[in-house]
Amino acid sequence: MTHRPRPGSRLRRPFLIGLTGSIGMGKSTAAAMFEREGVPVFDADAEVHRLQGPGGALVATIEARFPGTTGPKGVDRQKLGPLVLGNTHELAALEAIVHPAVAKAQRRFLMRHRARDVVVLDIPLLFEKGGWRKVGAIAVVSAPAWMQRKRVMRRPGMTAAKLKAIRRLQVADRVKRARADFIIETGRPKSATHRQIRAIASCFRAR
Ligand SMILES: CC(C)(COP(=O)(O)OP(=O)(O)OC[C@H]1O[C@@H](n2cnc3c(N)ncnc32)[C@H](O)[C@@H]1O)[C@@H](O)C(=O)NCCC(=O)NCCS
Ligand SMILES: Nc1ncnc2c1ncn2[C@@H]1O[C@H](COP(=O)(O)OP(=O)(O)OP(=O)(O)O)[C@@H](O)[C@H]1O
Repeated sequence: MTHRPRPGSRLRRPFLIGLTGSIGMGKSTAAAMFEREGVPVFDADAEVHRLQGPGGALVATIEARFPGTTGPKGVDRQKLGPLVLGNTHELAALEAIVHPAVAKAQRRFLMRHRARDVVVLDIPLLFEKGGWRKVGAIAVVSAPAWMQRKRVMRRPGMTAAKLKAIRRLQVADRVKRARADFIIETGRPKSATHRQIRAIASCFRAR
């Protein structure tokens, strides 16, 4: 497999693969597979969990803007989620608190791995927030919609209404597929997905 970087994207070290996909499509699972192939992964969602978790740097700021949504374990997502998912204004206020801190952590990650050939940035909102412009290649995880729904509805606290609100916030899967440099198919056995990821990783190693 070969890959020609998109016109305008700089050939630099490390080469940045942006990994994205809609809810439940398999980003975290794919990210773990890249790590198993020796490719460092920046996990934006994990960083949000750290910042919002026990003793997290953003807990106090979130409590000040969204009173009653935090406790000893940090942010209580079951309380914060319903206030922001489906409410554009409130979500924008939360994003204004969270996204700059995630961007800072991402810069630290890139500094730490500056000598590597390739790294993966696992960013759920890569298309929605413009991060796609900064990466050399875009990998989209994707599975049939019925499978996505089945996976997501198994999660504790998930409801049809919550899933609908989240899907409305996200660029549609068919649009993501159309804009991808690589589509990582996750509607198949994990071993097949892993083989595909191994091929992608090897194509960027030692460029
Ligand atoms: C709203 C919150 C509290 C809901 O938490 P909860 O644990 O219930 O859901 P979870 O984080 O697993 O998200 C569920 C789905 O919604 C998506 N989602 C989360 N935030 C956003 C957002 N700002 N815009 C679009 N989709 C979003 C996620 O990518 C995921 O697919 C939480 O997602 C949050 O703090 N979001 C703001 C930070 C953010 O933008 N995170 C996503 C990118 S790093
Ligand atoms: N071939 C496959 N590739 C990836 N995931 C798979 C595959 N087959 C089954 N799955 C399952 O699908 C689910 C995907 O969940 P995962 O947490 O990776 O998705 P996500 O895109 O990170 O979700 P979110 O957007 O909510 O953070 C997991 O339970 C995983 O085990």
